Amino acid sequence: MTATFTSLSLEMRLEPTDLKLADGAFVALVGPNGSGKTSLLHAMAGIAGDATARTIDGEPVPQGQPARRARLIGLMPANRALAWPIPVRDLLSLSPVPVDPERVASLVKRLELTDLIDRPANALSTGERARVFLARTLASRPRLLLLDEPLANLDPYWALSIVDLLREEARGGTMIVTAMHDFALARRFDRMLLMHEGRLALDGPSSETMRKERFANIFRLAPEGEGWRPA
Ligand SMILES: Nc1ncnc2c1ncn2[C@@H]1O[C@H](COP(=O)(O)OP(=O)(O)OP(=O)(O)O)[C@@H](O)[C@H]1O
Repeated sequence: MTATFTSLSLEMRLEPTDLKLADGAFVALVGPNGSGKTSLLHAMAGIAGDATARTIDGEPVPQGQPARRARLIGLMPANRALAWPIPVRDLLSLSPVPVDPERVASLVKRLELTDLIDRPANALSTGERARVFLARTLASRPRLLLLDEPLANLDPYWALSIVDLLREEARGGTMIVTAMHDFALARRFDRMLLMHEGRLALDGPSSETMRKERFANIFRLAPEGEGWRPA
């Protein structure tokens, strides 16, 4: 079982890109600011741009039909702003598909949301809101998770715990693509996609990809000790 995307493109933002994800794919999507990570995620989700094909487990991803789409793809956007005071409890089950209350309860426990459950989601801290949005995206168990910087604004405990949680979800077969900027966290993913100027520049095992000269060149970095410095 796989997800297949053919000729994903977005005018001026994403060159035609083919992508295949295996069952349980655990993928870090990296690249400099403006390189096309969000554009790729949106094109995969079918909310922007074109493609000649988007299929998951052989099923075409529909353009409309929110319930069918929600079973196939869950997108956590980078923008987690909320304009209205919806209680966390209600936000967690806001979905075009029925959400299993046991699944929600287990995510609430795992992401330590119990004390936040009756609070308006727009009045949470940025990191708290990230945990709530992640729980909401995971709640309906989509086959493919497209997560746009879910680890931004998280403290180290939560960033590492959430990578572990995503790894467990991937072991269960969910395909996961996570855009991020933190190299130490990206290294924990099995596969890395590196975007550069609207193109997929590198695609391979994470540690191997990060050792490539092209990786450093694209980020305009030079190795320094255990880390990096601007080149
Ligand atoms: N709504 C939009 N309309 C037109 N161009 C856009 C739009 N959103 C982004 N772009 C442009 O598309 C290119 C890719 O942007 P994208 O948001 O995909 O990059 P990114 O890799 O996710 O960046 P970041 O790391 O800063 O989040 C950039 O040049 C950006 O300026």
